[in-house]
Order: sequence, then C-alpha cells, then structure tokens
Amino acid sequence: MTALQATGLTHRHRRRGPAALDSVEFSLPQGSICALVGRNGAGKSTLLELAAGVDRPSAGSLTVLGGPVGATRSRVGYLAQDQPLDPRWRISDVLRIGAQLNPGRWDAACAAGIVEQGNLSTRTRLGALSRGQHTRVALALVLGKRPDLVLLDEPMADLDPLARHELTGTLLGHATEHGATVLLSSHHTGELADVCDHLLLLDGGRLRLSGSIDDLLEAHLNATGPGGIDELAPHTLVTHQRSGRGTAALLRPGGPLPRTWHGTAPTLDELILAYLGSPDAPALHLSPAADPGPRESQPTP
Ligand SMILES: Nc1ncnc2c1ncn2[C@@H]1O[C@H](COP(=O)(O)OP(=O)(O)OP(=O)(O)O)[C@@H](O)[C@H]1O
Repeated sequence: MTALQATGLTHRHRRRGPAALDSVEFSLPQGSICALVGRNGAGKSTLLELAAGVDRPSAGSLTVLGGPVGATRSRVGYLAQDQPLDPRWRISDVLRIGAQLNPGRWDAACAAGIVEQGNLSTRTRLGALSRGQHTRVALALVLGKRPDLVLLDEPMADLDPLARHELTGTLLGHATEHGATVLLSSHHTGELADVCDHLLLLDGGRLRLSGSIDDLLEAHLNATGPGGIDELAPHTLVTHQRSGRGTAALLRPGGPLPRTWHGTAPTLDELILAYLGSPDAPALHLSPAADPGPRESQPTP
C-alpha cells in the first residue's frame, strides 16, 4: 500500500505569491523511512504541513494512508519545526493530554520511556527545558500516539549526538514494530543513509530526486578520468570538476565508461550534494517497484 501519494501537488502560501511546491508527484510505499532534503526554503516544511493537514494544497492532491488528509489525521503523528507546546505545562501534563487526545491509541509506556531515556523528571515545566529536551518531549507526544505515518520536521536539529542516536533507535524501533511510514526532513545529510531507505529531494518547490535510496545510488557513478567531459557524451552529467589530473564527475551512466576512466559508487551524501549544487541537472524519479520503472524529466526553466 502507498502511505503518501502526491499528484500535481502545488502550494502557494499567498494567493498570488510564488509556489512553495510546484507540481510535485511521488508515491511513498507503506513502511518506508524517507528522507526529505533540500536547501533552506525548498518546500520541505510546506510538504509536511500539507501531509499533516495543517494547510490545504492550492492545487493537485495528496493522499495519506489511502484516504484524504482530514480522514486519516488520527493515524498521523506530526512534529513541527516550532513545536507549539505551552511552556507552563509540566511534562506530566503533556503525557496526560497525549492520552486524552488519543483514546484507544495512546502507548503510555512508550511515551514515558522516551522521557525517561533523557533523564527528565515529569514534574519539570516545558519552559525550563533546553531545545533538545523540548524536542524529546514533543517526540514522546508524537510516538506515544502510535502513528501509522510519522511526519518529522528536522527532528534531530537540536539534539546532542547521543540523544540523536537514542531517538533514531526509538524511531526505527517504532517503524519496525508497527510497520509505520516515516517522512523526516533533515539537513544532516551524512547521517541519513543509516536511517532512511527512500529519498525526496526538493529544490525551489520542485522535486528533483525521488525513489528508493538503493535504486538512486545504483543509477549514479562517481567517474574520474584523464580527459574532459567531451569524453562523457553518452552519460547524463550531474556535476563535474576539472582538476590537475583530469576530470571528476558524478553522472548517470548511459553505457560503459571510456577505457581510461574509473567509476565508483557515490555515497548518499555525495549524491545529495551533487544535485543541490547543480540546479540544472535533470530530475530523476524512480518509482516504487510495483510501478513501470524510471521516469526522467527535464527541469522546467
Ligand atoms: N507562512 C508563510 N507565508 C508565506 N510564505 C511562506 C510561508 N511559509 C513558507 N513560506 C515560503 O515558502 C517557501 C518554502 O518554505 P518552507 O518552509 O517549506 O521551506 P523549507 O524547505 O522547510 O526550509 P528550511 O530548510 O529553511 O526549513 C519559502 O520560499 C518560504 O519563504
């Protein structure tokens, strides 16, 4: 089943303003853990807000857990970038409200466990917490709901490395145990390969890369060789650099490399940086396995 399906998804925050999302199309299989990446202002938060039902798309459609956004909201957990929790509340108030708002779904032990892991007393007021501790409590509220779809807007930004490690483990444990789908935005691209199996890369409101990370990496090569890029004509160049010894390129192979060239598999970090640094490289959308196969599209000027 598809957890999230966007068709022609377009959103303007102001009626005549620029499109924060422009004709975005993707489908995210249930159970996937998807990284949502892009530069500042790329449209990541906007996409998460639409999926969470905070805002409605200006055009196109978004299907969540097989239904319209409003109909499935009780099964969706959303952690916004600015978590709007009252600083006067104690942690115990948050856990109580979580239980009240989610009758029949609330996992008190899971929520309490996330709080305890951070050595936090439930009597502490939210206003007395550091940003990272505040994020931990907000995550307890989101995961305690046992959501089928977890939407996280830069959840790890304020966390120390150990807390990041612990909460990533908790998140993956939740996803595995409940077959939940996770969509998380992040600027920590180096850490995503260990956590995620799918990727959505947004740039200026347009989707530039989508698909399973394994398939996307397999579709690219780091190529180095003594000649210039004129020797790489059958391949789709994403980025290239001339150095003293020749040329280094990240490309989509369109056949074997020239004999004097050497190819290695890129890392996810290299792939993301290459696309972010090359706004004119053509987009690549690799559909989930059940669909007919790769669709390539040229960016619209
Ligand atoms: N409430 C709003 N009113 C008007 N424009 C907005 C609003 N929220 C976002 N935008 C604009 O929409 C575009 C996408 O913003 P969005 O917050 O979705 O980007 P982002 O990828 O999450 O960025 P960041 O990495 O900085 O969090 C930006 O140009 C931003 O200025």
